[in-house]
Amino acid sequence: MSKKPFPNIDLDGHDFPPSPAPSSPRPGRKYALATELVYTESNDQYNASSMPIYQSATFKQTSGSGGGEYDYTRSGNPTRTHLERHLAKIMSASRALVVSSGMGALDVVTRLLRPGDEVVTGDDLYGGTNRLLKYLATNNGITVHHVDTTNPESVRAAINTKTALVLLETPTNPLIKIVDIPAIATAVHAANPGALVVVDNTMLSPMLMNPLDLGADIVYESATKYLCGHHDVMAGVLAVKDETIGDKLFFTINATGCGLPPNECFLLMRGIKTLAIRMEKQQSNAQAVAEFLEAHGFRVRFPGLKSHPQHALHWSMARGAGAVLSFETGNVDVSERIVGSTKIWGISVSFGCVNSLISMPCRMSHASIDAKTRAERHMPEDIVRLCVGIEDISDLIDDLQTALVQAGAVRITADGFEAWGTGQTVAGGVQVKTDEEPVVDAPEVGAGAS
Ligand SMILES: Cc1ncc(COP(=O)(O)O)c(C=O)c1O
Ligand SMILES: N[C@@H](CCSC[C@H](N)C(=O)O)C(=O)O
Repeated sequence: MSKKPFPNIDLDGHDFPPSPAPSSPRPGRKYALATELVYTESNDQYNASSMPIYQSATFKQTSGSGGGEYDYTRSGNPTRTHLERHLAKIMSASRALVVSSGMGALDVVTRLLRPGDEVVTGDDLYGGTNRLLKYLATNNGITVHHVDTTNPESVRAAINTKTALVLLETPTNPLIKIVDIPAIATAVHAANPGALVVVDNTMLSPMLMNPLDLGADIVYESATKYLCGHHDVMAGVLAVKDETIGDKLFFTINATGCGLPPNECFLLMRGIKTLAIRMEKQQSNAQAVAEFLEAHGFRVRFPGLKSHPQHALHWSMARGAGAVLSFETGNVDVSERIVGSTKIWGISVSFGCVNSLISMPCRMSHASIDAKTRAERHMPEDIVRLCVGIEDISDLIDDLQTALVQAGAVRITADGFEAWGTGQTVAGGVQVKTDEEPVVDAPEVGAGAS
């Protein structure tokens, strides 16, 4: 039997480096997530409290036949392994892997597909996800079925022997629809045991939901959002319970070279330590903003509101509502004026940042979905998305209220102000009265705001 060269290095690229569940203050005891997020042991040679950045492309070996734990950063790097082990712990996974972006993570997942395979996914999806799936359908012989994933029966009806992946987002981006992961996972696995249920958990993060515990086979997310939290890193995370799937995902990462570089790993690790406290503040701010808008007559989509049609389903899976909400004005021009009038709310794509952001998904994050498809999928063109940060809540509401008034999105009443279309709900949003001129000069704000 020939002796394997480089015995500690997996030349086939399957199981190196491993990322089993890592450090815990007392192994075997389950701590609250807020504790696990900040607790890490690095086994660093100098006992550094923060895992150092191993900014090295190569690692010297002890002999010509290898002997080192690492050889080349594309294949593995101590800073990356440390982060992956930490993520495996907080994502309830046996293995986690980090790559260069959220789309990079989805790309790694879709490399499991072969020509002729089918994907079943939602009809409300992040624009970039839709774009990658469309590319695969156009160029790689993959059939993609977009169905209403809020109805598990629609998903089940689309499953057949060719189904390789079922890709879910919940809450969906940007319509904030909720998808029943356990019901769908059970139905998919019963109909086709070979099909993998993949969940994009970007909107909630491991702080609020662990899709692997709800029946998903693979969870991925854009770590650019909540995990990082400061909009200074692009990163993607993948996590699995089944190590065979983990090996396949790692193979692609090593083979294609999309593993997250050490500097980014360091920044992401630092961001993760404050996830609990950021998320807590962002959620309470989001709840207050959602209630403010709803109280003034806007149609608001947010799972923290009792009026959300799938409120109970969301809370059966998640530990919080998140901090992304959307609302409609009934008029694209009015929505554009609101977006253009805010000062604290930055006009920007993305979410999960400590800063509050405002955007028009149809013009920005979801512009890559063509207008005809957006219309077929009932995406209101006037929809405004708010991604709530950690600022003072009175300042956030005051800035939004000023923008609503300046944009002419509300009319002044004896008691304060209300959306023009209060009570006049039509398909796709709130009807704005067109027979009255919108208010364009901003009256003094503050009085009457709730
Ligand atoms: C739900 C969702 N998934 C995935 C992505 C892709 O992540 P990234 O921008 O890090 O590639 C995004 C946003 O970009 C997103 O909103
Ligand atoms: N120009 C980018 C748009 C990124 S959108 C980022 C984020 N997912 C969001 O929903 O805001 C692109 O073409 O991908």
